[in-house]
Amino acid sequence: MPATLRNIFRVALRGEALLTNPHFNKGTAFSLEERRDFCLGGRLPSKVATLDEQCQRAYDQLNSQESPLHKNGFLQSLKDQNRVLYFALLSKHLRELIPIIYTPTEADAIANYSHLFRRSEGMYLTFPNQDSMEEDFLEQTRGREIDLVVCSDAEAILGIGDQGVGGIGVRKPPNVISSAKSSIYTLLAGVNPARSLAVTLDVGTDNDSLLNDELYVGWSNKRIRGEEYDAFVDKFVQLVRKYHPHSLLHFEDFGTANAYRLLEKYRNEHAVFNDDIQGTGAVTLAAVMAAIGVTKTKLSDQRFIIYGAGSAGLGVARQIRDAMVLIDGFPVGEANKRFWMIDRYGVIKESLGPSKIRPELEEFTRPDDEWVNVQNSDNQVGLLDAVRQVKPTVLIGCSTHNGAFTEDVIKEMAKGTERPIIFPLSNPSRLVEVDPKDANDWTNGKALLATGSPFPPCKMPNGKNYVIAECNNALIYPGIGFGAVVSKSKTLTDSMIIAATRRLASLSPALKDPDDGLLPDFGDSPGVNLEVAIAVAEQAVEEGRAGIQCQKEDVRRLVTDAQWKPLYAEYVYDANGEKE
Ligand SMILES: NC(=O)c1ccc[n+]([C@@H]2O[C@H](COP(=O)([O-])OP(=O)(O)OC[C@H]3O[C@@H](n4cnc5c(N)ncnc54)[C@H](O)[C@@H]3O)[C@@H](O)[C@H]2O)c1
Ligand SMILES: O=C(O)C[C@H](O)C(=O)O
Ligand SMILES: [Mg+2]
Repeated sequence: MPATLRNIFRVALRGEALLTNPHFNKGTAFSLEERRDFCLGGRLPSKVATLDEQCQRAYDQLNSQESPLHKNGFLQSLKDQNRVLYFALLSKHLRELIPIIYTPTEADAIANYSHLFRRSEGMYLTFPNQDSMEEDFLEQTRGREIDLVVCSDAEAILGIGDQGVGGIGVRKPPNVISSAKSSIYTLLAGVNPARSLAVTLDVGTDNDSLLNDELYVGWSNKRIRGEEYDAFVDKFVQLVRKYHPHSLLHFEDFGTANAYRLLEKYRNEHAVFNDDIQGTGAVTLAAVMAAIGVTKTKLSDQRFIIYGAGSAGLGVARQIRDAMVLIDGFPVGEANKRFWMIDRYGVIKESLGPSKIRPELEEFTRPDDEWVNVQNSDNQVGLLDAVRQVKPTVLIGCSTHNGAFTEDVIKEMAKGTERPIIFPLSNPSRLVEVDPKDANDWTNGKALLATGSPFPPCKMPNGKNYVIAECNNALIYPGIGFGAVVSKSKTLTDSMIIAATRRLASLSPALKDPDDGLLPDFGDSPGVNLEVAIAVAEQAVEEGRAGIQCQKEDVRRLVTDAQWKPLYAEYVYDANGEKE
């Protein structure tokens, strides 16, 4: 695909084939020479437009769309026509358009935009077709160098659950979550879109409304689990390793149990990354570090209640715990005791037993004798009782339970700590545990807040605006992935992720002004992710994981030079040139 630094590009497509290939199409921006050499003469109106003019026209058209969902559909169609224009437009209006192509609108696109399937994007690997998996994989990737593979089995899409291949015939194609995450890699970190691959692993769905819909475009079958599932995923992972050994393999929105197992299984043999576990852990740790900078306390001084002990909740707990050990020199056992995890059965405590406590949660399981005075008849301890007893300094929501942080909960928390740190992280916006405006009002502006989806600023009692930091893994995962890709890192280590987190935390606006947002604004996210990528690649070089030969001092230039930018290259016809 055309890239900034390769101004001249040899292309083997002509005429209609060129105009209908989104990687090469420039529409009205083809120069007169190109129109002549590529048989485009009669196919375009006469004026040669600049990319800026095309952006302006596309932006005007976008604004005539009435709702975020319609805008999302318009942008998808632009992406299908002209990738450079799509990314150029997004880059120009980043703050405004990220929520349209990504959280929160993307969730609504998956859930609501049924029956409008138009065009597929990326790769679908379906369980019953596994015998031809290698052939299917090579069909789309032969001759291509792939840096990044984003895959999902769509069992736990954001907070909206099992979406099969991604909602019924969604207008945004069913690869929606992997392709949205891939687009963010390009937009915010500079991954070349022609070198990334979005994959849906279709192992069926347990969502009855999908199974009962005859227009469902995925494999209409109950989800495959157990050994058959593992063998299918393994077949795919081994193909990635065989044909693209230096790629980063990103797992998105897998069900919790699979998410943890797969990460542990593959993390020592390939550069794999689970965004919901590691990306969320990293961005949340950065936000916590910024918040304790405001309260002038240490990580190990905090008491954490984490509400929702799935992929994200446990990822957050582990990441913060590891930082406590690394930064404050706290023993692991002591650090674990700073966490109270809550899930559907209340506080995770010993007597819940193995049927309700997944093995990964064991290290954070609380003793029963803590709760003798508070548990209810079901042997469960709810959030309000837990807050009353624990007096948490930090409350994090990853539960998908909208409204769980009630006024009572928030006010109770504010009794026990001067500046409650409250992060309702569930996405999309409609699932947030508390509207940050309410949390701000109920604590008289004392709460330090961050959310997973974008929210407008709140009014502080002094009349100032308080910016609600968007604690979404997109502030860090594109940089983590790109750093691993540029350094050709063989694996992605915990220390590389900590390096990313520290770099992000160092960019917090609250470091300069404690009343400012805890994390950088998403409008600044390309610069932020560049810094993150540099930190990750530097760490990879330093600890000998990098597959490239370079000095740490050279990393900044290498990463910057490797960034793909949405600009048109000049085309020269060559029958042996690029076709895809
Ligand atoms: N801000 C971010 O960057 C970010 C990143 C990842 C996930 N998330 C959000 O966090 C939420 C969880 O995602 P996940 O990937 O961990 O999903 P998950 O399915 O792995 O975990 C959700 C957990 O919440 C529990 N839960 C559900 N209802 C509950 C209730 N009423 N009370 C207590 N616990 C309850 C479930 O049992 C499960 O353990 C989603 O809304 C997702 O969008 C946000
Ligand atoms: O997709 C997002 O916005 C963040 C996260 O990966 C999620 O699952 O909610
Ligand atoms: Mg996710």
